[in-house]
Amino acid sequence: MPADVDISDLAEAAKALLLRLAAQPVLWTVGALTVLYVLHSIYIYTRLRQFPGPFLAGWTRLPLIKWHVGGKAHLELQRISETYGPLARIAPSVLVTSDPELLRRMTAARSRYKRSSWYMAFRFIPDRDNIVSVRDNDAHAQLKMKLAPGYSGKDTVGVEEKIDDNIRALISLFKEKYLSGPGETNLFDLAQKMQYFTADTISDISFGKPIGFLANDADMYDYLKTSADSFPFLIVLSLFPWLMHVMALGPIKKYMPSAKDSLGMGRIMGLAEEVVEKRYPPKVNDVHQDMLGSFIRHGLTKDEAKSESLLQLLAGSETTATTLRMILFHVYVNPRILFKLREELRQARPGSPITHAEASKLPYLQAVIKEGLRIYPSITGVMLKDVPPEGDTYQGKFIPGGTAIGYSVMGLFMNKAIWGEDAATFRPERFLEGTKEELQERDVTIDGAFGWGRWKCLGRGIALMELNKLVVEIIRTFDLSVVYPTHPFKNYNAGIQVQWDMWMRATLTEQKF
Ligand code: HEM
Repeated sequence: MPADVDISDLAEAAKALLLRLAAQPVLWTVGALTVLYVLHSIYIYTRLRQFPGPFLAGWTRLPLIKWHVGGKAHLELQRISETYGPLARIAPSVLVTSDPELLRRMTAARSRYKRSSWYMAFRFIPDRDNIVSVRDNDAHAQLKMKLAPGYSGKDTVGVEEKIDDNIRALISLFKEKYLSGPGETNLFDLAQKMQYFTADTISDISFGKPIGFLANDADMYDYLKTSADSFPFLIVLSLFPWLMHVMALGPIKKYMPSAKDSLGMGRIMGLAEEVVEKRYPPKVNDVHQDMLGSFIRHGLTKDEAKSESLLQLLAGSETTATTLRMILFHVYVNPRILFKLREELRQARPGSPITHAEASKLPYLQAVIKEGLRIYPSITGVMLKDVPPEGDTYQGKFIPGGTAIGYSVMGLFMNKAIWGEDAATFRPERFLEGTKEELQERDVTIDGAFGWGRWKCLGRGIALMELNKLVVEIIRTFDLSVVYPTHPFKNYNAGIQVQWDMWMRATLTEQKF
Protein backbone atom coordinates (compact mmCIF):
# COMPACT_ATOMS: atom_id res chain seq x y z
CA MET A 1 0.00 0.00 0.00
CA PRO A 2 1.41 3.47 -0.86
CA ALA A 3 2.52 5.35 2.26
CA ASP A 4 0.26 8.42 1.71
CA VAL A 5 -3.05 6.39 1.80
CA ASP A 6 -4.74 6.65 5.18
CA ILE A 7 -6.44 3.43 6.38
CA SER A 8 -9.31 5.39 7.91
CA ASP A 9 -10.04 6.96 4.46
CA LEU A 10 -10.36 3.46 3.00
CA ALA A 11 -12.75 2.36 5.74
CA GLU A 12 -14.86 5.48 5.16
CA ALA A 13 -14.96 4.81 1.40
CA ALA A 14 -15.99 1.18 1.94
CA LYS A 15 -18.71 2.23 4.40
CA ALA A 16 -20.04 4.81 1.93
CA LEU A 17 -20.12 2.20 -0.85
CA LEU A 18 -22.02 -0.26 1.34
CA LEU A 19 -24.51 2.42 2.36
CA ARG A 20 -25.06 3.34 -1.27
CA LEU A 21 -25.57 -0.34 -2.23
CA ALA A 22 -27.98 -0.86 0.66
CA ALA A 23 -30.08 1.94 -0.80
CA GLN A 24 -30.32 0.03 -4.11
CA PRO A 25 -32.71 -2.94 -3.49
CA VAL A 26 -32.98 -3.73 -7.21
CA LEU A 27 -29.22 -4.14 -7.45
CA TRP A 28 -29.22 -6.39 -4.40
CA THR A 29 -32.03 -8.50 -5.75
CA VAL A 30 -30.33 -8.92 -9.12
CA GLY A 31 -27.03 -9.73 -7.39
CA ALA A 32 -28.64 -12.26 -5.04
CA LEU A 33 -30.55 -13.92 -7.90
CA THR A 34 -27.37 -14.14 -9.98
CA VAL A 35 -25.51 -15.79 -7.09
CA LEU A 36 -28.43 -18.20 -6.57
CA TYR A 37 -28.56 -18.96 -10.30
CA VAL A 38 -24.84 -19.68 -10.45
CA LEU A 39 -25.00 -21.90 -7.33
CA HIS A 40 -28.04 -23.73 -8.72
CA SER A 41 -26.32 -24.25 -12.10
CA ILE A 42 -23.23 -25.63 -10.34
CA TYR A 43 -25.44 -27.95 -8.28
CA ILE A 44 -27.33 -29.17 -11.37
CA TYR A 45 -24.06 -29.52 -13.30
CA THR A 46 -22.47 -31.67 -10.60
CA ARG A 47 -25.50 -34.00 -10.29
CA LEU A 48 -24.77 -35.49 -13.73
CA ARG A 49 -21.06 -34.70 -14.11
CA GLN A 50 -20.28 -38.44 -14.26
CA PHE A 51 -21.89 -38.56 -17.73
CA PRO A 52 -19.88 -37.24 -20.69
CA GLY A 53 -21.32 -34.89 -23.29
CA PRO A 54 -20.69 -31.57 -25.06
CA PHE A 55 -19.41 -29.08 -22.45
CA LEU A 56 -22.09 -26.41 -22.96
CA ALA A 57 -24.87 -28.97 -22.68
CA GLY A 58 -23.96 -29.49 -19.01
CA TRP A 59 -24.81 -25.84 -18.27
CA THR A 60 -27.64 -24.81 -20.56
CA ARG A 61 -30.47 -26.20 -22.70
CA LEU A 62 -29.58 -23.82 -25.55
CA PRO A 63 -27.68 -26.44 -27.64
CA LEU A 64 -30.64 -28.86 -27.31
CA ILE A 65 -33.05 -26.13 -28.45
CA LYS A 66 -30.75 -25.16 -31.35
CA TRP A 67 -30.48 -28.77 -32.61
CA HIS A 68 -34.25 -29.20 -32.50
CA VAL A 69 -35.19 -25.92 -34.11
CA GLY A 70 -32.65 -26.57 -36.90
CA GLY A 71 -34.43 -29.88 -37.67
CA LYS A 72 -31.19 -31.83 -37.16
CA ALA A 73 -31.61 -33.07 -33.59
CA HIS A 74 -31.71 -36.75 -34.66
CA LEU A 75 -28.32 -36.44 -36.42
CA GLU A 76 -26.77 -34.43 -33.60
CA LEU A 77 -27.93 -37.01 -31.07
CA GLN A 78 -26.44 -39.77 -33.25
CA ARG A 79 -23.12 -37.89 -33.30
CA ILE A 80 -23.29 -37.49 -29.51
CA SER A 81 -23.99 -41.21 -29.01
CA GLU A 82 -21.07 -42.09 -31.29
CA THR A 83 -18.71 -39.60 -29.62
CA TYR A 84 -19.66 -39.87 -25.94
CA GLY A 85 -21.06 -43.38 -25.63
CA PRO A 86 -24.39 -45.07 -24.90
CA LEU A 87 -25.51 -42.68 -22.13
CA ALA A 88 -24.46 -39.08 -22.68
CA ARG A 89 -25.50 -35.69 -21.40
CA ILE A 90 -27.44 -33.37 -23.75
CA ALA A 91 -28.77 -30.73 -21.31
CA PRO A 92 -28.21 -29.93 -17.61
CA SER A 93 -30.78 -32.53 -16.45
CA VAL A 94 -31.16 -34.58 -19.62
CA LEU A 95 -29.28 -37.65 -20.84
CA VAL A 96 -29.63 -39.50 -24.13
CA THR A 97 -29.20 -43.21 -24.69
CA SER A 98 -28.70 -45.49 -27.66
CA ASP A 99 -28.39 -48.63 -25.51
CA PRO A 100 -31.25 -51.03 -26.36
CA GLU A 101 -30.94 -52.80 -23.01
CA LEU A 102 -31.34 -49.61 -21.02
CA LEU A 103 -34.28 -48.60 -23.24
CA ARG A 104 -35.97 -51.94 -22.61
CA ARG A 105 -35.37 -51.64 -18.86
CA MET A 106 -36.79 -48.10 -18.77
CA THR A 107 -39.92 -49.07 -20.69
CA ALA A 108 -40.58 -52.49 -19.10
CA ALA A 109 -44.11 -53.13 -17.80
CA ARG A 110 -43.03 -52.87 -14.13
CA SER A 111 -40.53 -50.04 -14.62
CA ARG A 112 -40.94 -46.99 -12.37
CA TYR A 113 -39.78 -44.63 -15.11
CA LYS A 114 -42.56 -42.35 -16.36
CA ARG A 115 -43.17 -40.13 -19.33
CA SER A 116 -41.66 -36.66 -18.88
CA SER A 117 -43.40 -33.35 -19.52
CA TRP A 118 -42.04 -33.58 -23.12
CA TYR A 119 -45.16 -35.65 -23.89
CA MET A 120 -47.53 -32.82 -23.01
CA ALA A 121 -46.96 -31.40 -26.49
CA PHE A 122 -49.05 -34.28 -27.86
CA ARG A 123 -52.24 -33.06 -26.21
CA PHE A 124 -53.83 -32.14 -29.50
CA ILE A 125 -56.77 -30.79 -27.54
CA PRO A 126 -54.86 -28.59 -25.00
CA ASP A 127 -56.90 -29.45 -21.90
CA ARG A 128 -57.45 -33.13 -22.70
CA ASP A 129 -55.01 -36.03 -22.54
CA ASN A 130 -54.85 -38.94 -24.98
CA ILE A 131 -52.94 -42.22 -24.88
CA VAL A 132 -49.73 -40.53 -26.12
CA SER A 133 -49.82 -37.48 -23.85
CA VAL A 134 -50.98 -39.16 -20.61
CA ARG A 135 -48.02 -39.24 -18.20
CA ASP A 136 -49.24 -41.04 -15.10
CA ASN A 137 -48.34 -44.74 -15.41
CA ASP A 138 -51.57 -46.05 -13.82
CA ALA A 139 -53.81 -43.76 -15.88
CA HIS A 140 -51.88 -44.80 -19.01
CA ALA A 141 -52.28 -48.52 -18.18
CA GLN A 142 -56.02 -48.13 -17.61
CA LEU A 143 -56.53 -46.27 -20.88
CA LYS A 144 -54.37 -48.76 -22.78
CA MET A 145 -56.50 -51.65 -21.47
CA LYS A 146 -59.58 -50.04 -23.02
CA LEU A 147 -57.87 -49.39 -26.37
CA ALA A 148 -55.72 -52.48 -26.91
CA PRO A 149 -58.46 -54.95 -27.96
CA GLY A 150 -59.60 -52.55 -30.71
CA TYR A 151 -56.09 -51.87 -31.98
CA SER A 152 -54.96 -55.50 -31.85
CA GLY A 153 -57.73 -56.64 -34.21
CA LYS A 154 -59.00 -59.24 -31.68
CA ASP A 155 -62.18 -57.27 -31.19
CA THR A 156 -62.76 -55.90 -34.69
CA VAL A 157 -63.60 -57.25 -38.11
CA GLY A 158 -62.75 -55.95 -41.54
CA VAL A 159 -59.44 -54.14 -40.90
CA GLU A 160 -57.57 -56.09 -43.59
CA GLU A 161 -60.47 -55.64 -46.04
CA LYS A 162 -60.42 -51.86 -45.47
CA ILE A 163 -56.68 -51.79 -46.15
CA ASP A 164 -57.32 -53.76 -49.37
CA ASP A 165 -60.04 -51.28 -50.45
CA ASN A 166 -57.65 -48.37 -50.03
CA ILE A 167 -54.85 -50.21 -51.85
CA ARG A 168 -57.22 -50.75 -54.78
CA ALA A 169 -58.12 -47.05 -54.73
CA LEU A 170 -54.42 -46.07 -54.83
CA ILE A 171 -53.53 -48.51 -57.61
CA SER A 172 -56.50 -47.30 -59.68
CA LEU A 173 -55.45 -43.68 -59.15
CA PHE A 174 -51.92 -44.44 -60.39
CA LYS A 175 -53.24 -46.40 -63.39
CA GLU A 176 -55.84 -43.84 -64.39
CA LYS A 177 -53.91 -40.64 -63.82
CA TYR A 178 -50.20 -41.16 -63.41
CA LEU A 179 -48.90 -43.70 -65.92
CA SER A 180 -46.28 -42.41 -68.35
CA GLY A 181 -46.43 -43.55 -71.95
CA PRO A 182 -43.43 -43.90 -74.29
CA GLY A 183 -41.72 -40.56 -74.83
CA GLU A 184 -43.51 -38.77 -72.00
CA THR A 185 -43.09 -38.28 -68.25
CA ASN A 186 -46.20 -37.90 -66.20
CA LEU A 187 -44.74 -36.77 -62.88
CA PHE A 188 -46.33 -37.46 -59.53
CA ASP A 189 -45.23 -36.93 -55.94
CA LEU A 190 -44.99 -40.37 -54.34
CA ALA A 191 -44.59 -38.77 -50.89
CA GLN A 192 -48.00 -37.11 -51.19
CA LYS A 193 -49.78 -40.20 -52.53
CA MET A 194 -48.42 -42.35 -49.72
CA GLN A 195 -49.93 -40.01 -47.20
CA TYR A 196 -53.23 -39.92 -49.05
CA PHE A 197 -53.20 -43.72 -48.74
CA THR A 198 -52.31 -43.89 -45.02
CA ALA A 199 -54.68 -41.07 -44.00
CA ASP A 200 -57.59 -42.64 -45.90
CA THR A 201 -56.81 -46.11 -44.56
CA ILE A 202 -56.62 -45.05 -40.93
CA SER A 203 -59.75 -42.87 -41.18
CA ASP A 204 -61.57 -45.78 -42.81
CA ILE A 205 -60.50 -48.05 -39.95
CA SER A 206 -61.26 -45.60 -37.19
CA PHE A 207 -64.14 -43.39 -38.48
CA GLY A 208 -65.83 -46.05 -40.61
CA LYS A 209 -65.08 -44.38 -43.98
CA PRO A 210 -62.04 -42.84 -45.70
CA ILE A 211 -61.79 -39.04 -45.61
CA GLY A 212 -61.49 -39.07 -49.41
CA PHE A 213 -57.88 -38.09 -50.19
CA LEU A 214 -57.54 -40.84 -52.82
CA ALA A 215 -61.03 -40.53 -54.29
CA ASN A 216 -60.50 -36.79 -54.84
CA ASP A 217 -56.73 -36.97 -55.35
CA ALA A 218 -56.57 -33.88 -53.16
CA ASP A 219 -55.43 -32.72 -49.73
CA MET A 220 -58.89 -32.71 -48.17
CA TYR A 221 -59.63 -29.64 -46.03
CA ASP A 222 -55.91 -28.69 -46.32
CA TYR A 223 -55.40 -31.19 -43.53
CA LEU A 224 -52.00 -32.53 -44.62
CA LYS A 225 -50.65 -29.05 -45.27
CA THR A 226 -51.84 -27.64 -41.95
CA SER A 227 -50.62 -30.63 -39.98
CA ALA A 228 -47.15 -30.45 -41.62
CA ASP A 229 -47.07 -26.69 -40.94
CA SER A 230 -47.75 -27.37 -37.26
CA PHE A 231 -44.73 -29.68 -36.79
CA PRO A 232 -42.17 -26.89 -36.05
CA PHE A 233 -44.64 -25.60 -33.44
CA LEU A 234 -44.80 -29.10 -31.95
CA ILE A 235 -41.03 -29.04 -31.40
CA VAL A 236 -41.24 -25.77 -29.49
CA LEU A 237 -44.05 -27.19 -27.36
CA SER A 238 -42.11 -30.37 -26.56
CA LEU A 239 -39.15 -28.27 -25.37
CA PHE A 240 -41.29 -25.77 -23.43
CA PRO A 241 -44.16 -27.96 -22.22
CA TRP A 242 -45.46 -25.30 -19.79
CA LEU A 243 -46.78 -23.54 -22.91
CA MET A 244 -49.52 -26.19 -22.98
CA HIS A 245 -50.96 -24.69 -19.78
CA VAL A 246 -50.99 -21.28 -21.45
CA MET A 247 -52.73 -22.72 -24.50
CA ALA A 248 -55.44 -24.27 -22.35
CA LEU A 249 -56.37 -20.78 -21.04
CA GLY A 250 -59.70 -19.43 -22.34
CA PRO A 251 -58.44 -16.41 -24.34
CA ILE A 252 -55.75 -18.44 -26.15
CA LYS A 253 -57.83 -21.60 -26.59
CA LYS A 254 -60.22 -19.82 -28.91
CA TYR A 255 -57.38 -19.47 -31.46
CA MET A 256 -56.61 -23.21 -31.39
CA PRO A 257 -58.08 -25.61 -34.00
CA SER A 258 -61.73 -26.26 -33.21
CA ALA A 259 -64.22 -28.88 -34.37
CA LYS A 260 -66.24 -26.00 -35.87
CA ASP A 261 -63.46 -25.07 -38.35
CA SER A 262 -64.07 -25.74 -42.03
CA LEU A 263 -60.40 -26.46 -42.82
CA GLY A 264 -57.26 -28.05 -41.35
CA MET A 265 -56.89 -30.07 -38.18
CA GLY A 266 -60.09 -28.49 -36.80
CA ARG A 267 -62.17 -29.95 -39.66
CA ILE A 268 -60.70 -33.40 -38.97
CA MET A 269 -61.56 -32.97 -35.29
CA GLY A 270 -65.08 -32.13 -36.44
CA LEU A 271 -65.29 -35.31 -38.56
CA ALA A 272 -64.09 -37.45 -35.62
CA GLU A 273 -66.57 -35.76 -33.28
CA GLU A 274 -69.50 -36.29 -35.68
CA VAL A 275 -68.79 -40.02 -35.81
CA VAL A 276 -68.37 -40.28 -32.03
CA GLU A 277 -71.50 -38.20 -31.25
CA LYS A 278 -73.65 -40.65 -33.25
CA ARG A 279 -72.44 -43.58 -31.12
CA TYR A 280 -73.18 -42.08 -27.67
CA PRO A 281 -74.93 -42.91 -25.43
CA PRO A 282 -73.93 -46.48 -26.32
CA LYS A 283 -76.79 -48.81 -27.18
CA VAL A 284 -76.96 -52.22 -25.49
CA ASN A 285 -77.36 -53.95 -28.86
CA ASP A 286 -74.67 -51.88 -30.67
CA VAL A 287 -73.36 -54.14 -33.41
CA HIS A 288 -70.41 -52.04 -34.62
CA GLN A 289 -67.41 -54.33 -34.97
CA ASP A 290 -64.97 -51.49 -35.69
CA MET A 291 -62.35 -49.87 -33.45
CA LEU A 292 -64.68 -47.26 -32.03
CA GLY A 293 -67.22 -49.99 -31.26
CA SER A 294 -64.51 -51.88 -29.37
CA PHE A 295 -63.40 -48.74 -27.46
CA ILE A 296 -67.01 -48.09 -26.43
CA ARG A 297 -67.54 -51.69 -25.29
CA HIS A 298 -64.42 -51.35 -23.13
CA GLY A 299 -65.75 -48.27 -21.37
CA LEU A 300 -64.20 -45.27 -23.17
CA THR A 301 -66.12 -42.07 -22.35
CA LYS A 302 -67.39 -39.83 -25.15
CA ASP A 303 -64.64 -37.22 -24.59
CA GLU A 304 -61.97 -39.92 -24.50
CA ALA A 305 -63.32 -41.42 -27.72
CA LYS A 306 -63.11 -38.02 -29.45
CA SER A 307 -59.46 -37.58 -28.41
CA GLU A 308 -58.46 -41.11 -29.34
CA SER A 309 -60.18 -41.04 -32.74
CA LEU A 310 -58.27 -37.88 -33.65
CA LEU A 311 -55.01 -39.27 -32.29
CA GLN A 312 -55.29 -42.39 -34.47
CA LEU A 313 -55.13 -40.26 -37.57
CA LEU A 314 -52.24 -38.15 -36.31
CA ALA A 315 -50.21 -41.10 -34.98
CA GLY A 316 -51.00 -43.41 -37.85
CA SER A 317 -50.67 -41.45 -41.08
CA GLU A 318 -47.33 -39.57 -41.43
CA THR A 319 -45.46 -42.37 -39.58
CA THR A 320 -46.57 -45.17 -41.88
CA ALA A 321 -46.32 -42.89 -44.94
CA THR A 322 -42.63 -42.16 -44.23
CA THR A 323 -41.85 -45.86 -43.88
CA LEU A 324 -43.68 -46.70 -47.12
CA ARG A 325 -41.88 -43.91 -48.99
CA MET A 326 -38.49 -45.00 -47.73
CA ILE A 327 -39.03 -48.68 -48.49
CA LEU A 328 -40.26 -47.97 -52.02
CA PHE A 329 -37.58 -45.37 -52.66
CA HIS A 330 -34.73 -47.66 -51.58
CA VAL A 331 -36.16 -50.66 -53.44
CA TYR A 332 -36.55 -48.79 -56.71
CA VAL A 333 -33.07 -47.24 -56.59
CA ASN A 334 -31.55 -50.70 -55.90
CA PRO A 335 -32.40 -52.94 -58.91
CA ARG A 336 -30.72 -55.89 -57.13
CA ILE A 337 -33.20 -55.65 -54.26
CA LEU A 338 -36.20 -55.11 -56.54
CA PHE A 339 -35.17 -58.18 -58.53
CA LYS A 340 -34.86 -60.35 -55.39
CA LEU A 341 -38.23 -59.19 -54.05
CA ARG A 342 -39.92 -59.97 -57.37
CA GLU A 343 -38.22 -63.36 -57.53
CA GLU A 344 -39.60 -64.16 -54.09
CA LEU A 345 -43.09 -63.23 -55.27
CA ARG A 346 -42.68 -65.24 -58.49
CA GLN A 347 -41.90 -68.32 -56.43
CA ALA A 348 -44.59 -67.80 -53.76
CA ARG A 349 -47.42 -66.75 -56.15
CA PRO A 350 -49.54 -65.00 -53.49
CA GLY A 351 -53.10 -63.82 -54.19
CA SER A 352 -53.92 -60.22 -55.04
CA PRO A 353 -54.02 -58.19 -52.92
CA ILE A 354 -51.58 -60.34 -50.98
CA THR A 355 -52.91 -61.33 -47.54
CA HIS A 356 -51.09 -60.24 -44.41
CA ALA A 357 -50.56 -63.91 -43.55
CA GLU A 358 -48.99 -64.63 -46.96
CA ALA A 359 -46.73 -61.59 -46.80
CA SER A 360 -45.55 -62.40 -43.27
CA LYS A 361 -44.13 -65.70 -44.61
CA LEU A 362 -41.91 -64.04 -47.25
CA PRO A 363 -38.47 -63.71 -45.59
CA TYR A 364 -36.93 -61.26 -48.04
CA LEU A 365 -39.99 -58.97 -47.97
CA GLN A 366 -39.83 -58.98 -44.16
CA ALA A 367 -36.12 -58.11 -44.28
CA VAL A 368 -36.83 -55.22 -46.70
CA ILE A 369 -39.54 -53.83 -44.38
CA LYS A 370 -37.29 -54.04 -41.32
CA GLU A 371 -34.46 -52.37 -43.22
CA GLY A 372 -36.88 -49.59 -44.27
CA LEU A 373 -37.87 -49.01 -40.64
CA ARG A 374 -34.17 -48.89 -39.70
CA ILE A 375 -32.61 -46.76 -42.44
CA TYR A 376 -35.04 -43.87 -42.08
CA PRO A 377 -37.03 -44.12 -38.85
CA SER A 378 -40.25 -42.14 -39.06
CA ILE A 379 -40.19 -41.13 -35.38
CA THR A 380 -36.92 -39.64 -34.19
CA GLY A 381 -38.12 -37.57 -31.23
CA VAL A 382 -36.23 -37.95 -27.93
CA MET A 383 -39.36 -39.27 -26.16
CA LEU A 384 -38.01 -38.31 -22.74
CA LYS A 385 -38.76 -40.50 -19.74
CA ASP A 386 -38.17 -39.41 -16.11
CA VAL A 387 -35.92 -41.47 -13.85
CA PRO A 388 -37.90 -42.53 -10.72
CA PRO A 389 -37.34 -40.49 -7.50
CA GLU A 390 -35.02 -43.12 -5.97
CA GLY A 391 -32.69 -42.86 -9.01
CA ASP A 392 -31.15 -45.61 -11.12
CA THR A 393 -27.69 -46.99 -11.84
CA TYR A 394 -26.11 -47.46 -15.26
CA GLN A 395 -22.75 -49.21 -15.68
CA GLY A 396 -21.93 -48.38 -12.04
CA LYS A 397 -22.87 -44.68 -12.39
CA PHE A 398 -25.72 -43.26 -10.32
CA ILE A 399 -28.48 -41.38 -12.19
CA PRO A 400 -30.34 -39.10 -9.76
CA GLY A 401 -34.16 -39.18 -9.64
CA GLY A 402 -35.88 -36.62 -11.84
CA THR A 403 -33.24 -36.80 -14.59
CA ALA A 404 -34.88 -37.18 -17.99
CA ILE A 405 -33.49 -39.79 -20.38
CA GLY A 406 -34.14 -39.51 -24.10
CA TYR A 407 -33.67 -41.87 -26.97
CA SER A 408 -31.26 -41.52 -29.90
CA VAL A 409 -32.93 -43.63 -32.54
CA MET A 410 -30.20 -42.90 -35.10
CA GLY A 411 -27.49 -43.76 -32.55
CA LEU A 412 -29.21 -47.12 -32.10
CA PHE A 413 -30.14 -47.83 -35.72
CA MET A 414 -26.74 -46.83 -37.13
CA ASN A 415 -24.72 -48.66 -34.45
CA LYS A 416 -22.07 -50.66 -36.36
CA ALA A 417 -21.66 -53.11 -33.45
CA ILE A 418 -25.25 -54.27 -33.98
CA TRP A 419 -25.77 -53.76 -37.72
CA GLY A 420 -22.29 -54.22 -39.19
CA GLU A 421 -19.77 -51.90 -40.83
CA ASP A 422 -22.19 -51.02 -43.64
CA ALA A 423 -24.88 -49.82 -41.21
CA ALA A 424 -25.43 -46.64 -43.25
CA THR A 425 -26.46 -48.54 -46.39
CA PHE A 426 -29.79 -50.15 -47.30
CA ARG A 427 -29.03 -53.86 -47.30
CA PRO A 428 -31.96 -56.08 -46.18
CA GLU A 429 -29.72 -59.18 -46.07
CA ARG A 430 -28.45 -58.07 -42.65
CA PHE A 431 -31.73 -59.44 -41.24
CA LEU A 432 -31.10 -62.85 -42.83
CA GLU A 433 -27.36 -63.39 -42.30
CA GLY A 434 -25.42 -64.05 -39.09
CA THR A 435 -25.65 -66.26 -36.04
CA LYS A 436 -29.00 -67.04 -34.42
CA GLU A 437 -28.14 -64.66 -31.55
CA GLU A 438 -27.16 -61.83 -33.92
CA LEU A 439 -30.38 -62.20 -35.93
CA GLN A 440 -32.44 -62.30 -32.76
CA GLU A 441 -30.75 -59.16 -31.44
CA ARG A 442 -31.38 -57.31 -34.72
CA ASP A 443 -35.05 -58.38 -34.78
CA VAL A 444 -35.65 -57.28 -31.21
CA THR A 445 -33.80 -54.01 -31.78
CA ILE A 446 -35.61 -53.08 -34.98
CA ASP A 447 -38.93 -53.66 -33.28
CA GLY A 448 -37.89 -50.67 -31.15
CA ALA A 449 -38.93 -48.54 -34.16
CA PHE A 450 -42.36 -49.00 -32.56
CA GLY A 451 -41.10 -48.33 -29.01
CA TRP A 452 -40.89 -50.94 -26.30
CA GLY A 453 -42.86 -52.37 -23.37
CA ARG A 454 -45.30 -50.16 -21.53
CA TRP A 455 -45.46 -47.50 -24.28
CA LYS A 456 -45.12 -49.71 -27.33
CA CYS A 457 -47.00 -48.51 -30.41
CA LEU A 458 -50.64 -49.63 -30.37
CA GLY A 459 -50.86 -49.29 -34.15
CA ARG A 460 -47.89 -51.58 -34.89
CA GLY A 461 -50.09 -54.42 -36.22
CA ILE A 462 -52.06 -52.09 -38.49
CA ALA A 463 -48.88 -50.39 -39.74
CA LEU A 464 -47.19 -53.71 -40.54
CA MET A 465 -50.29 -54.90 -42.38
CA GLU A 466 -50.29 -51.75 -44.52
CA LEU A 467 -46.56 -52.08 -45.24
CA ASN A 468 -46.76 -55.78 -46.07
CA LYS A 469 -49.61 -55.39 -48.47
CA LEU A 470 -48.93 -52.08 -50.21
CA VAL A 471 -45.22 -52.68 -50.87
CA VAL A 472 -46.06 -55.96 -52.63
CA GLU A 473 -48.94 -54.53 -54.65
CA ILE A 474 -46.84 -51.59 -55.89
CA ILE A 475 -43.77 -53.60 -56.87
CA ARG A 476 -45.81 -56.28 -58.67
CA THR A 477 -47.73 -53.65 -60.65
CA PHE A 478 -45.43 -50.71 -61.40
CA ASP A 479 -41.93 -49.81 -62.45
CA LEU A 480 -41.12 -46.54 -60.73
CA SER A 481 -38.17 -44.32 -61.54
CA VAL A 482 -36.85 -41.42 -59.50
CA VAL A 483 -37.17 -38.34 -61.68
CA TYR A 484 -34.56 -36.12 -60.01
CA PRO A 485 -31.87 -38.50 -58.70
CA THR A 486 -29.57 -35.67 -57.53
CA HIS A 487 -32.27 -34.28 -55.21
CA PRO A 488 -34.77 -37.12 -54.93
CA PHE A 489 -37.00 -35.64 -52.20
CA LYS A 490 -37.24 -32.98 -49.49
CA ASN A 491 -37.42 -33.77 -45.80
CA TYR A 492 -38.13 -31.92 -42.59
CA ASN A 493 -37.49 -33.48 -39.22
CA ALA A 494 -39.57 -32.37 -36.28
CA GLY A 495 -39.07 -35.52 -34.23
CA ILE A 496 -41.47 -36.97 -36.73
CA GLN A 497 -40.15 -36.94 -40.31
CA VAL A 498 -42.05 -35.38 -43.19
CA GLN A 499 -41.10 -35.70 -46.87
CA TRP A 500 -42.43 -34.08 -50.00
CA ASP A 501 -41.47 -33.52 -53.67
CA MET A 502 -40.55 -37.19 -54.18
CA TRP A 503 -41.18 -37.02 -57.93
CA MET A 504 -41.60 -40.34 -59.71
CA ARG A 505 -42.41 -41.69 -63.16
CA ALA A 506 -44.57 -44.84 -63.32
CA THR A 507 -45.09 -47.47 -65.99
CA LEU A 508 -46.80 -50.85 -65.72
CA THR A 509 -44.46 -53.80 -65.16
CA GLU A 510 -44.31 -56.10 -68.15
CA GLN A 511 -43.88 -59.28 -66.09
CA LYS A 512 -46.36 -60.94 -63.74
CA PHE A 513 -45.42 -61.58 -60.11
C1 HEM B 1 -44.44 -47.29 -39.27
C2 HEM B 1 -45.41 -46.77 -38.56
C3 HEM B 1 -45.33 -46.42 -37.10
C4 HEM B 1 -44.24 -46.21 -36.30
C5 HEM B 1 -42.78 -46.29 -36.68
C6 HEM B 1 -44.73 -45.90 -34.97
C7 HEM B 1 -43.93 -45.65 -33.87
C8 HEM B 1 -44.39 -45.45 -32.58
C9 HEM B 1 -43.55 -45.28 -31.43
C10 HEM B 1 -42.03 -45.26 -31.46
C11 HEM B 1 -44.36 -45.15 -30.35
C12 HEM B 1 -43.89 -45.10 -28.90
C13 HEM B 1 -43.90 -43.74 -28.23
C14 HEM B 1 -43.38 -43.78 -26.81
O1 HEM B 1 -42.42 -44.46 -26.46
O2 HEM B 1 -43.98 -43.06 -26.03
C15 HEM B 1 -45.71 -45.21 -30.82
C16 HEM B 1 -46.83 -45.11 -30.02
C17 HEM B 1 -48.11 -45.14 -30.49
N1 HEM B 1 -48.52 -45.33 -31.81
FE1 HEM B 1 -47.32 -45.71 -33.37
N2 HEM B 1 -46.10 -45.92 -35.00
C18 HEM B 1 -46.50 -46.24 -36.27
C19 HEM B 1 -47.80 -46.39 -36.73
C20 HEM B 1 -48.93 -46.21 -35.96
C21 HEM B 1 -50.28 -46.37 -36.43
C22 HEM B 1 -50.69 -46.80 -37.85
C23 HEM B 1 -51.09 -46.05 -35.38
C24 HEM B 1 -52.60 -46.03 -35.32
C25 HEM B 1 -53.36 -46.82 -35.98
C26 HEM B 1 -50.25 -45.74 -34.23
C27 HEM B 1 -50.70 -45.43 -32.97
C28 HEM B 1 -49.89 -45.30 -31.86
C29 HEM B 1 -50.41 -45.09 -30.52
C30 HEM B 1 -51.87 -44.98 -30.14
C31 HEM B 1 -49.30 -45.00 -29.65
C32 HEM B 1 -49.29 -44.78 -28.15
C33 HEM B 1 -49.05 -46.09 -27.40
C34 HEM B 1 -48.98 -45.92 -25.90
O3 HEM B 1 -48.78 -44.85 -25.40
O4 HEM B 1 -49.17 -46.90 -25.20
N3 HEM B 1 -48.94 -45.85 -34.63
N4 HEM B 1 -45.71 -45.40 -32.20
